[in-house]
Amino acid sequence: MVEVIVIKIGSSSLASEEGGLNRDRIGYFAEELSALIKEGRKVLLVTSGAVAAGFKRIGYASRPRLLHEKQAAAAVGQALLMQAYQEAFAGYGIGVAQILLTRADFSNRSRIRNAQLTIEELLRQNVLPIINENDTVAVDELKFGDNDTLSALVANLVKAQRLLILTDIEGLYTADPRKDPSAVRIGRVTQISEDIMAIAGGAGSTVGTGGMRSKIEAARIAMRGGVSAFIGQATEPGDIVSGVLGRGRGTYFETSEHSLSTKKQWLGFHSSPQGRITVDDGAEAALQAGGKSLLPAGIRTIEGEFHPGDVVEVVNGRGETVGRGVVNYAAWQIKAVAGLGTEEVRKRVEVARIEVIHRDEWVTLKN
Ligand SMILES: Nc1ncnc2c1ncn2[C@@H]1O[C@H](COP(=O)(O)OP(=O)(O)O)[C@@H](O)[C@H]1O
Ligand SMILES: N[C@@H](CCC(=O)OP(=O)(O)O)C(=O)O
Repeated sequence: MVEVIVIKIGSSSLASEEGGLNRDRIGYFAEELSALIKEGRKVLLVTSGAVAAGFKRIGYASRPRLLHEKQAAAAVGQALLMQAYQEAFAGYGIGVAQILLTRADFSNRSRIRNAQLTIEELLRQNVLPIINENDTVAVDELKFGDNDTLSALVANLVKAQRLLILTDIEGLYTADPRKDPSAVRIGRVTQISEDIMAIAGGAGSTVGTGGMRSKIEAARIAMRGGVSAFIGQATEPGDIVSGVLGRGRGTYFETSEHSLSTKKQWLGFHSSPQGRITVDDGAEAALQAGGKSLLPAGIRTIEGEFHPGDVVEVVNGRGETVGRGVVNYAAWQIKAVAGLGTEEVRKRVEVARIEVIHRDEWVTLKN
């Protein structure tokens, strides 16, 4: 089977603090990625750096903060970024293609399917897809902002074997090393617990945006979709190949999950829940272990006005998200039968299916 690898390069790895692209770094990444491609892997590049590349050229003194200024800087910088990649990869005989995506594209099944087909065709033709957020049209509240989440969604979409998130630090540390010199690196993570989330802080440089927190969230999305992730640094020849082979300078996030179908990816990461169902411990365990549907007996409370066919979020008694599913009941019907056994439910409401959420219409999001 051909190995599919998604590599995300952050602004901090491509640009200097004063803005502008670092051509040496682009040259380095081109050399490293070419080596991966020449060894027979399918590679996709998710790159940030448009704003960082463009703001100086446009005449701003520092990285802009206002949305319209960032968008203008990205519009200038994206062209510079692609030009730099095109030139660098041409030296290795590799053609490149630009793909710009927004969060809204992922929520729209036909648009994302088109993107998927385009990517597959580019890979068949041995062209390197270079992906960034479409900053010009992304509205503020829906923006990925950083590209960490985008890279995880892309990795799930193409069912990659590994996602490498490259940044200016050698992975996840017990605290932000820029603030706490005694912090030590964590080599391997198999579960993203609340403790792991708590130690990951914001961006360390003025060009980066997401910081470690958004990278960990991205690793969580990737792992849930069956993609192992790596967060780390690549500066020396061979570093990226080492990262792919499990010997990189960073943190590995290993998963034993199988890849999610496109339908379940949509359900888990792109649907908009219309309500919330709180379940008891027994129902939580049944849903989380997989293979079980949600029955009225395990439901404690509900919030929101939803209808059969809507997506709802399911939480446990501590308010933690367990997952999402498509409901077969209207909110008022669940209210009438929450906590009751199947026989009693049948007497009180008329529903097409007795399961409130069928296991085929469910995705677990909790570790
Ligand atoms: N626990 C942590 N371990 C490692 N880095 C951390 C941690 N918490 C916060 N950081 C910061 O996250 C930064 C990387 O994120 P960011 O600046 O957004 O990079 P990029 O532009 O590559 O996305 C690091 O430089 C570091 O200062
Ligand atoms: N789409 C934006 C990404 C912004 C950004 O800084 O992201 P990152 O460096 O991944 O935290 C750009 O290309 O500038």
